[in-house]
Amino acid sequence: MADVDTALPFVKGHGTENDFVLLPDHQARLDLTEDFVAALCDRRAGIGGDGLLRVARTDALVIAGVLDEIPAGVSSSDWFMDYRNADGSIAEMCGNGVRVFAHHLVVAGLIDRTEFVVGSRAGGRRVHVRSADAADADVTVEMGPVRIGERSSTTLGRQLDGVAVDVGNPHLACVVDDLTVADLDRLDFTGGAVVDTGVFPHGVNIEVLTPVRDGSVHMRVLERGVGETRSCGTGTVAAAAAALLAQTGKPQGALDVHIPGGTVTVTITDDGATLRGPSRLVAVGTVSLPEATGSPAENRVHVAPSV
Ligand SMILES: N[C@@H](CCC[C@H](N)C(=O)O)C(=O)O
Repeated sequence: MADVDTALPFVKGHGTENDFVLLPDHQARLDLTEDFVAALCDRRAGIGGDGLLRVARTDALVIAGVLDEIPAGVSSSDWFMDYRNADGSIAEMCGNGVRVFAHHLVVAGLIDRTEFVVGSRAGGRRVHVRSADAADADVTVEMGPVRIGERSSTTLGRQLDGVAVDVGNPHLACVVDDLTVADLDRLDFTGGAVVDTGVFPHGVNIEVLTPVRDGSVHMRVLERGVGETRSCGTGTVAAAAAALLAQTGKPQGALDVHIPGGTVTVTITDDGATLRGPSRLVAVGTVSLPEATGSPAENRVHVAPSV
């Protein structure tokens, strides 16, 4: 494990205001304990973020024992997005994170192409960085298969029925008939949600959304391991699949998904889904955490705008 007494470089970025601490740790020397990640993601005592993206080589993560094996579609030399939620838990995939991750790779000169594979625990994800400067990028991600599961329900602001959707990570997407955008805004997420742990033994991300109107839906999300966030990329894909299924009987088509942090475009075919949306890099800096587990009261964070 690296000596975390020394200052660690970091980058802060977001995709439709789903925000991340990017930690370049190319040789996977850091021990990302749950406490350490939670301290960095703490919005008052740390840098703050909905999640953390370790930037590492796939083969280094295998050698370090972080990955037991290389996921399908990933090569040992690919850059791997080692994703952690704000509470320190591991998740398989992050659709907004992968756009920010790809943007960082290009801006930092870690890759000299605009189309490449990013590794994730859900498998390799091909990205196309359509445009990028130091601050902003427009990125399309091939999100892989979208698997519709069984119907289930939850209590989130009210009793809701939805459908399980696997996008590499688990979702319960609840399309609510007649829900207006104003109704959606008024839903109270502060009480959290009860879900069927028989259907979702590893927890679940929950999306609440309007039916399709004018080629788009409006959505809010309660993320596993985080709480309510202003966007969730895998959640927008799950939501689009559920909305298209409700509208046409098939989970295929294209939709704009409006979330509190912006808008993304989801396209789903028999071959899988694509997600197109923005990335913004907002700051670079260094952070010192005196102990491996992190000690929020003693954090030293030095940041500067990235542009
Ligand atoms: N915000 C992400 C999803 C992050 C992981 C999720 N909270 C989980 O635990 O599955 C996205 O943009 O997809």
